[in-house]
Amino acid sequence: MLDIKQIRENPQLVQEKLNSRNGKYDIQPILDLSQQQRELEGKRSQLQARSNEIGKLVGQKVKSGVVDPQSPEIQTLKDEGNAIKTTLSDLEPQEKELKAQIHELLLALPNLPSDFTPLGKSEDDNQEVRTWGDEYKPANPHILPHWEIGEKLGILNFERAVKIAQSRFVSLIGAGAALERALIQFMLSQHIENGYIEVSPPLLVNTDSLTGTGQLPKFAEESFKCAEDDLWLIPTAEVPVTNLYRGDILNAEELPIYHTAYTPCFRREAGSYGRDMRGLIRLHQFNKVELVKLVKPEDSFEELEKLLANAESILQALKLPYRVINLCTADLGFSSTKTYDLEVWLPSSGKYREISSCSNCVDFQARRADIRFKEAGKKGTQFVHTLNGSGLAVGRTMAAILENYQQPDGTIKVPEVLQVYLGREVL
Ligand SMILES: Nc1ncnc2c1ncn2[C@@H]1O[C@H](COP(=O)(O)OP(=O)(O)OP(=O)(O)O)[C@@H](O)[C@H]1O
Ligand SMILES: N[C@@H](CO)C(=O)O
Repeated sequence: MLDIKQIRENPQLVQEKLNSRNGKYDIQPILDLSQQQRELEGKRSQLQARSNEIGKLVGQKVKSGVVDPQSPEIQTLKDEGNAIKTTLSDLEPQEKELKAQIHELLLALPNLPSDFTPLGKSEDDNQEVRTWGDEYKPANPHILPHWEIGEKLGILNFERAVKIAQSRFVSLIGAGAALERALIQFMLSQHIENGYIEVSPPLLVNTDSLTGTGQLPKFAEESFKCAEDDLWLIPTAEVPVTNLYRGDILNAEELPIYHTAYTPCFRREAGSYGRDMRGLIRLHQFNKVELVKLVKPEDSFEELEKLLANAESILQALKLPYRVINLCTADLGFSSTKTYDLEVWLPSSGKYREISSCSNCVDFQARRADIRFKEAGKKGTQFVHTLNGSGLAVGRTMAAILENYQQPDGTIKVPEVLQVYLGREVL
């Protein structure tokens, strides 16, 4: 959530930054309501001051014995005092309502892009930062798409998954299931070695949690909701893991907090009609190993670079060619101020495909979820900065392995670092 103070003090800058995003956002209604709220606040404090004055006056006059308590002068003052009290109690709900309206409008505004985020009008303006591993791109020009080779090997089954659920689901069989388990184990182990603490969070979360990280209220149609309960299936572990700290005031010494979590993720993919209908790229249920950080404000951009490096290290260990993209303002996710995407090489289509998104949300989620920290000797509290990244999406990593490690005889070589987890060298 944006800071109302920042909107009031720098409306032009805030509006310009919002205009650089994809979508139309107008801060004028917030400014108008905020002005009304301030006027109301001013009126209320004037009335309160007058009410206090009357109380004092009546007390003094009666106490000094100068005026009869039943006198018309005292009665007039009392009447004025009572009228003020009635007005004040009428103003209170009005002010509450205004605050609630402002809060609701603020919840619908995305984060402001950082000064390090390239300006752009569409994803075409995203900036390639670097590529890695060209030497590992397979030379074989006849590589089958991962879904074809996976079905041929009997390790991916889409048809049966459609029968038991619907399209955009998969069942992994035998070595397919084992490969996925090995990948999850490998990714978690790497991240734990790099200082992240593992979490196994609830996969169903309440509305407050999704609001805290920014998926609600704007993107309700993208998540699956349980009909009878205030519970939603998580679209990413970022939601429950960040919300572990919702409403907390942490000690500065507790920061930075690094978490990693493997979870299934559930997405309705409402806006993706007809896209990526085959394979593991765009499913309603997919596994992901997530990285989440809570850090001090002054460290968050440096922490983003480190988080990105942690996600990259998985691709490097697996020897999967990839590139790093700095997302432009138009392609930035709702809660993020700066995002790097990692895109892995998929040889069957001769393209890089997104496999990880690493974002700095600065204080945007912390303000929504009310996550603060306190420094010893300093007055008050500050919002933490939150970051998250995929380290990595497991299904898309499997797709990349099934293609980049495909051998001319139709078998799949197991990446060296996974062999110990899988207990075999070939699938
Ligand atoms: N429906 C899905 N099925 C499989 N993997 C997914 C799906 N959606 C996202 N992912 C993976 O999870 C990562 C984090 O999700 P994120 O919200 O950044 O994806 P996204 O930007 O919606 O992806 P895309 O642009 O491909 O739709 C992505 O980088 C991707 O690797
Ligand atoms: N939580 C982030 C990174 O995985 C996302 O879903 O995009």
